[in-house]
Parts: sequence; structure tokens; C-alpha cells
Amino acid sequence: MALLPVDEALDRMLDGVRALDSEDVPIAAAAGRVLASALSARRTQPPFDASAMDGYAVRAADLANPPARLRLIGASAAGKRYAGRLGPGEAVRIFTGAPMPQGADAILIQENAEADGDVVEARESVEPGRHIRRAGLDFEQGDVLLDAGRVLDPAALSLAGAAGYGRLPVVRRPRIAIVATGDELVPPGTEPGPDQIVASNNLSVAALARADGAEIVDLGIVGDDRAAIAGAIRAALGEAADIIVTLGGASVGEHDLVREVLVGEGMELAFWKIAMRPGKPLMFGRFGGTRVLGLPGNPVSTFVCSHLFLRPLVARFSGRTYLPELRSAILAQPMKANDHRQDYVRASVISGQDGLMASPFDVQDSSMLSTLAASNALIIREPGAPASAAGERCRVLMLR
Ligand SMILES: Nc1nc2c(c(=O)[nH]1)N[C@H]1C(S)=C(S)[C@@H](COP(=O)(O)OP(=O)(O)OC[C@H]3O[C@@H](n4cnc5c(N)ncnc54)[C@H](O)[C@@H]3O)O[C@H]1N2
Ligand code: MOO
Repeated sequence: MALLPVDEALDRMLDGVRALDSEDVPIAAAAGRVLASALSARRTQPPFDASAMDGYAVRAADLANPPARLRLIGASAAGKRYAGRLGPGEAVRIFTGAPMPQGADAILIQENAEADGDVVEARESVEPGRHIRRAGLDFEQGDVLLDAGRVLDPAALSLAGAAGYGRLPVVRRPRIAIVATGDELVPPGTEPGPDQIVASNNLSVAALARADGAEIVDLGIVGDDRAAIAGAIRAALGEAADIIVTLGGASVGEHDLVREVLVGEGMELAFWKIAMRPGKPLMFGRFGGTRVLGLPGNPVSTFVCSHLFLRPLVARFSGRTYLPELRSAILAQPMKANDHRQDYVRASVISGQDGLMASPFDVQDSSMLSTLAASNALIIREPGAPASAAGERCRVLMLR
């Protein structure tokens, strides 16, 4: 089977994937969620003309030739307006956010005034309208404030609250079931037996997907055994997973049973084997609406494939757009010509005088988590890219 180019694999994976259903959640619990429908303002903000400063509400005409003496007739505070009307020669003490009294057309800030009992002396003139926030300056009832697909970041959340919402319609979190396969694996924190290692991939996949807003059902480890793998797949389907991620067993060895078992359980295989390094044996398929990502077991392959495939899939199910953080950097070291696979090279990227500088790590074995943890970026080498000299530009995918 010919290897599938990365972009084509991505297109095919996302084909037909749409935002999940909407659910209503209390606004305080909606941080980081994705809006399922556009939000329009339920109220006008500010709801009244308001003072933007602490000082005195005045009629600008009274202050045309400063100094001017005004008679203090009351106060307007945020939350308690002055009920009366201001006439010629009068002033009302006012505070930031308080409603403008009727008859006033400007604010004299208190730094430019001297108060003594019920007399205020204005030392400066003011323009009509000065320091007044007009009703509706921020938004008017009915204005569309946030679009569907908007991530409820702190500013968006605060805006939705100010606009009158106590609950928000958000896209349901995608549910991801993770199944690790391999006789050699034991859970983190337990002592491996002879010939065994710790299953570390569940941790990176779960952490990445959770940070992207997914809900994780970690089904742990199953051995290289058809019945055990089939049981875990049934359990994942029983959990109503939107995405099943299998780890390991994706390649061609006798113990690589995952694809065969999935197909035996009724999965429609969409593609297998991508023109990329690491991650060549990646597999994708479907059980109806449930998508299956079969990730290669090498820890770096799992990680790179999660970045390149799982993140966009989670985003698409969540109703938002995924924008990988791609940058241009200058190579700090030469790089060899590439073969036919798109290469993702672990690298350290730092800010230099002429922009970002990328240093690839010398050893790129796809089992090595130590270099992965030391990397903050992947240099992307196109299939067939010629050798590059130090100082040439390269494209990097930032990881953190
Ligand atoms: N003859 C060939 N051999 C291999 C090929 C190939 O094309 N022809 N591809 C290689 C590539 S590339 C990769 S990547 C690996 C992927 O193989 P599998 O997906 O079948 O992964 P496993 O064999 O199960 O494991 C590989 C490696 O990773 C460790 N592993 C597995 N799961 C976990 C986990 N959850 N946490 C930590 N480490 C894990 C496992 O112990 C192995 O060391 O195949 C190459 N071989
Ligand atoms: O492509 Mo495999 O993913 O390196 O070691």
C-alpha cells in the first residue's frame, strides 16, 4: 500500500466530522468551552449614560469662563442615581459608573475642582460630553456579540455574563476512549516485570486531549491478544466514545493485531500508513459516528500523531477551528536531505537577534521521551527536501 501524504490523510480524517450536540451549562462552568450558537446581547451596556470618572456632573456652559462657582445639590453613586434634575449653576457629586443626572452634560473631574460645603469651585472648563459613557457604548440589546465556534476565553465569558446570560449553549465535549496494547506494558507507578516497560503514552494523549477540551475514558492496557483487544474495543463503544484511540500494535509484526481486530469488530478502515516520520503506521477508521485513530506505539510517534491528527479531530468535533502554531525559523545547524516521508524533527527553538533559531536534536529515535520533553518545537521537513545549510529558513510547529 502506498504511503498517504499527511495533508490528504488529514482531509480524509476530517471528512464528515461535525460539531457535536449542544448542551446548556452554568456560565461559571463554561470557561474554555466552545459556543454552540451565536450569542446576542440580552441587554444594553451601559444601560444608561454613565460617568467615566469621579467628580461632578455639571452643565458645560456654566464652566465656560473658569473659575466658576456651582451649588452642590446631591450625589449620584454607582447603583444609586440622583433622582432630581440639575439646573443652571448647579452640580451633582458623581462617581465612576454612576448614572448621569438629568440636565448635566459633562463631568468635571474632582482634580479640577475645590469643594467646600455645598459649594464647588470649578478651576477648568469642560467640553460638553466629556467623561460620559453613552448608553449602549459597549453593546445594544440584540447586537450579535459572539459567533458560534468561539472559544469561551476569559474575555468572551465576561462579555456573555455582562450581556445577561446565566447559562450558555456549548458544544458537548468529545469523549475519547484510550486503549493501550502490548504484553510488555504496565501502568505508571508500578514495577515492570522482566522484559516490561511502563505504558507512558496514555498520559501524553490524555493530557493533550483534555487540554483541548475532550473528556477522557482511559481503558488502560490490554495484552497482545485478539480477545482482549476486542473486549476493550467493545468497552470503548459501550462508553459511547466519539473517538477511540488505540496505542501500539499498529505496525506489521506478528503481535500487531489492532487493525485486524478492529476490522473484525466491524470498523470500516479508511486508511493506514502515512508518509511521515515518526508515525508511519498510523491508522484511521470508523464505527458509524465513532472515529478510530490507531496510533503507533513508539512514544514520540504517538505524541507527534496526537498533535497532527488527534488535535484537529477534537477541534472539529468541538465545533472550533484548529490552528497549529506554525512559525518560520532559522536553522542553527545543517540538515540532511529528506526521503519520501514528511519528517517531524524534535528541536529546540529560541528567540535570536534575527528571529527564531531552531536547533534539531542529533538523535531522533522515536522511542526517546527525553529529547521530546527537551523539545519545544518540531522542524517540518517536506518529502524530498534537499539538504539545508545552517542559516537557511525552516518551518517549525511549536509544541509549547
Ligand atoms: N518491519 C517493520 N517494522 C516496523 C515498522 C515497519 O514499517 N516495518 N514500522 C516501525 C514504526 S515506524 C513504528 S512507529 C513502530 C510502531 O509499531 P506499533 O504501533 O506496532 O507499536 P508497538 O510495536 O506496539 O510498540 C512500539 C514501541 O513502543 C512501545 N509502546 C507501545 N505502547 C506504548 C505505550 N502505551 N507507552 C509506552 N510505550 C509504548 C513498545 O513497547 C515498543 O517499544 O513499528 C516499527 N516497526
Ligand atoms: O514512524 Mo515510527 O513512527 O517512527 O518509529
